[in-house]
Amino acid sequence: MPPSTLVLPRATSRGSSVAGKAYWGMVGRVALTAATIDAAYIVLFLLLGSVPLAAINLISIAMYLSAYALIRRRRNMLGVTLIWVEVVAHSALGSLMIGWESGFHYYLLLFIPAIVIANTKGYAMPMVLGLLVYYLGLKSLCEYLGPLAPLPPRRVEIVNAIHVCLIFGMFAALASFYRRTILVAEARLLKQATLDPLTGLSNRGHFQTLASNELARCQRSGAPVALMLCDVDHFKQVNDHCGHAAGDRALVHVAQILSANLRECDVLARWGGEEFLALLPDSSLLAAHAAAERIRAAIEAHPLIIDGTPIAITLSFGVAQLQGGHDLQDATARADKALYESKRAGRNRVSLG
Ligand SMILES: Nc1nc2c(ncn2[C@@H]2O[C@H](COP(=O)(O)OP(=O)(O)OP(=O)(O)O)[C@@H](O)[C@H]2O)c(=O)[nH]1
Repeated sequence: MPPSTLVLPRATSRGSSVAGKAYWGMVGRVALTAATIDAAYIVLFLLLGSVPLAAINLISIAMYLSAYALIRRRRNMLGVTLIWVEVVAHSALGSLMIGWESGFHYYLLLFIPAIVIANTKGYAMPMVLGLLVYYLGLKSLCEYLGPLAPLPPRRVEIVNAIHVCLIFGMFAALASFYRRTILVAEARLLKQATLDPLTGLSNRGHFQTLASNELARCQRSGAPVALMLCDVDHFKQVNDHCGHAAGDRALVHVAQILSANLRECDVLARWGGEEFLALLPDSSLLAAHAAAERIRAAIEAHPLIIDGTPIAITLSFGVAQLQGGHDLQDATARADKALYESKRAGRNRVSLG
């Protein structure tokens, strides 16, 4: 039997620093897989004529099933400790009984990535060194004592070959788990760094990156570019009369209508509290004005429904054309001035800057 199908990173009661819930789900599956492989190993060792090793696998199954039950009950620390004890003890017993050549010691190598990645309290290096000392000590002891329950060399070769195959599979599974964990974390970080958590639109920083790319493209092709800045009218009243949660829903509502009415190539962002900014590539001032009018009418036509009551929401717009040099800052300032003009003139309108 393999002492374990995987050696596990960081055992804390709160969860792994690497994965959390998914991690403990994976640990539980590892314990079950290891118990299943141990069951197969009982049959193998009986066929190879090693009753003591078959008996050891029975104990291993009990340990893995107990570890699984503990993890299910969220006693993660205890469960994972049981798995580690099983791996260490099983690799030692297997090596001592049928010899170092059986390859039971390969499973100890799985501890190396697990220890280094978990790096519990910064003790990774001493732990790896401790493992090395244990590994070499076990090798010397096996060579000194010789196999305690020897098998014919051909059968030892079979056991070794099975262990090699399993170790390949386990390292691949371990690497794949860490890879997936890193990719998920990377995607989450990227989302946090680029998107506004409430509306899911780009944040300011991300807008500037996307807008620069679009501007560079339009500059090369000589296509016109326009900016559209809009702001929810009397938004403070929505918060004051309907509550902050309703205010949040209103912002999401506006973001959805803006997204639905802009093109795929337009760059839209939540610019500030209740302010949204869109860069419209390949758009003249006239076209941008028409788009803003369309969105203004769509917002007006779709009031937000809170507890069955329609809440009228309107937007004021400032639209500006980017000039030859495509100075985003200058165009934003002009759009802002135009927006102010819309507010001053009574709101729910579009002004050009
Ligand atoms: N619910 C909610 N409110 C926000 C958020 N961000 C900003 N606000 C609120 O938006 C309101 C903006 O108010 P004002 O700047 O006075 O603007 P206004 O009431 O829309 O008035 P005008 O712009 O002049 O039409 C403030 O009360 C902010 O607290 C948010 O994420 N959620």
